[in-house]
Amino acid sequence: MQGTDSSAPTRIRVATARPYDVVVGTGVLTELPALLDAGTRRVAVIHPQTVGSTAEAIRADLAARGLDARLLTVPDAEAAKTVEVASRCWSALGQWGFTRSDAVVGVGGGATTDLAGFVAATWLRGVQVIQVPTTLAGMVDAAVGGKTAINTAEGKNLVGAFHEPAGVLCDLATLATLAEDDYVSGLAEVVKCGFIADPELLDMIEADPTAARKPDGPLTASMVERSVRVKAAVVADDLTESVGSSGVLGREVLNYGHTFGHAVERAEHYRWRHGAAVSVGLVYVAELARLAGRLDAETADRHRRILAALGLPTSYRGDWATLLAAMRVDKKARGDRVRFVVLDGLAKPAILDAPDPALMRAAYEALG
Ligand SMILES: NC(=O)c1ccc[n+]([C@@H]2O[C@H](COP(=O)([O-])OP(=O)(O)OC[C@H]3O[C@@H](n4cnc5c(N)ncnc54)[C@H](O)[C@@H]3O)[C@@H](O)[C@H]2O)c1
Ligand SMILES: O=C(O)C(=O)C[C@@H](O)[C@H](O)[C@H](O)COP(=O)(O)O
Ligand SMILES: [Zn+2]
Repeated sequence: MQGTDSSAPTRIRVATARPYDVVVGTGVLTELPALLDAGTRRVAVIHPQTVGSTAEAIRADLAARGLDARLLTVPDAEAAKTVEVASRCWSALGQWGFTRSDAVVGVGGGATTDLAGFVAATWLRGVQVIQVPTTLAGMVDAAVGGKTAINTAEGKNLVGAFHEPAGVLCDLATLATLAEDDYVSGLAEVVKCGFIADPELLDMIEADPTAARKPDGPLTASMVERSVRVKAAVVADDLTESVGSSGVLGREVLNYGHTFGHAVERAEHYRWRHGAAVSVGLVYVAELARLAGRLDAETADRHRRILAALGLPTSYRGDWATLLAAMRVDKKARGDRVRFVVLDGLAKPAILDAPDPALMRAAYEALG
C-alpha cells in the first residue's frame, strides 16, 4: 500500500500492562502489517460498506504479503453493535478456522471498532485486534483504550469486554470522505476531553470554531493528538474502570456527559449520533453540577456556548421517565444509586453520587 505523506506521524504510547501506540498522521496504514504477531496467518478485516475501499486496500496489502486476509462487511453505524451481527462474525471466523494466532482488524467509525473489538475479545476468549478508526470519534476515543461493546434491547453498550488493541492507526486522510455531521459529532468527545483534563482544547476551539469543524482544517491533528493523550493517560491508570490511582475517580471520568447522553441515544432508538447525544449530555450534567452547588455558572455556561459554536445540539426534550429509566442501567450506577461524573471546576472531575431525583429533573428542565 502506498503512503500518501512523508511527514512523520505522531506516536502516543498507551502505557498499560501490554503497551501499544496510537499513531496519528497521514499514510500511516502502511504500518499495519508490522503490528501483527509473527505467526499470524489469517486476518479478518471488519468494516462497513462506507469504508470499503480503505478496507480493501488493507486486505490487498496483507494478501500481497502472503496472508489469508478477508473482508467481513458488517451493517453500518449502530446497526453493527448487535449480538446478531457479532454472531455472524463468529460464524464466519469458525467456518474459516480462525485460530488464536490470527488477527482482527477493525476499519470504520466507533461503532465498527466497538464491534470488531468485541468480536476479537470473545472469539476463542481473545485474539489480537488492530484498530483503524476512520471517524473523528473513532480516532479520539473509541478505537483507543480497549473498551468494546454491543447494545442490547435494554440499553447502550450493556454487553462488552475490555480488550486492548495491538495498535491503533489514525490515518487523517480517511476523514476526507466523512459526512460533515459525522465529523462534527466527534467534536463532542474532544470537548469532553477539554472539560475533564485539557482546557487548552477548549481555548483552541473557542478561538476558531469554524476551523475546528473542518476535517482538513488546521486544528484536526492537534485535537486528535491532545484527546488521545488525555485518554491514554486515563486508561493507563485504570484500564478496567475500577478505580484509578486517585482512589476516587479513574476511567469513569471518560464517561463525562454520557449518563444522560446514552439515555438520549436509547430513547431516540439510536437515530441520534453518539456525539450529538453526548453534547446534550454534557450540557445536562453541567446544569446538574451547577444546581448541586458543585460547578460555577460561568463554567457550566461555557459547555453550552462551545458546543453551540460547533453546531452541536445543546437542548433536548423527551419523556423524562424514559430517560430516567435508561440512566438507571448506566454502568456507573450502583444498586439504586445513579452516579454522574461532574465537574467541581474546570478540569476538576469528581463523582456526584445519588443526587436527589428532584435535582436531576430540574437539570433536565434547565436543559430547555
Ligand atoms: N469504546 C469506546 O471507548 C467508545 C468511545 C466513543 C464512542 N464509542 C462508540 O462509537 C460509536 C460512535 O462512533 P462514530 O461517531 O464514529 O459513529 P459510527 O461508527 O456510526 O460512524 C458514523 C458514520 O460514518 C461512516 N464512516 C466512518 N468512516 C467514514 C469515512 N472515513 N468516510 C465516510 N463515512 C465514514 C460510518 O459508516 C457511519 O455511517 C458509538 O457506538 C459509541 O458508543 C465508543
Ligand atoms: O473509554 C471510556 O471509558 C469511555 O467511557 C469513553 C466514552 O466516550 C464511550 O462512549 C464509551 O463507549 C462509553 O462507555 P460505557 O461504559 O458508558 O458504555
Ligand atoms: Zn462516548
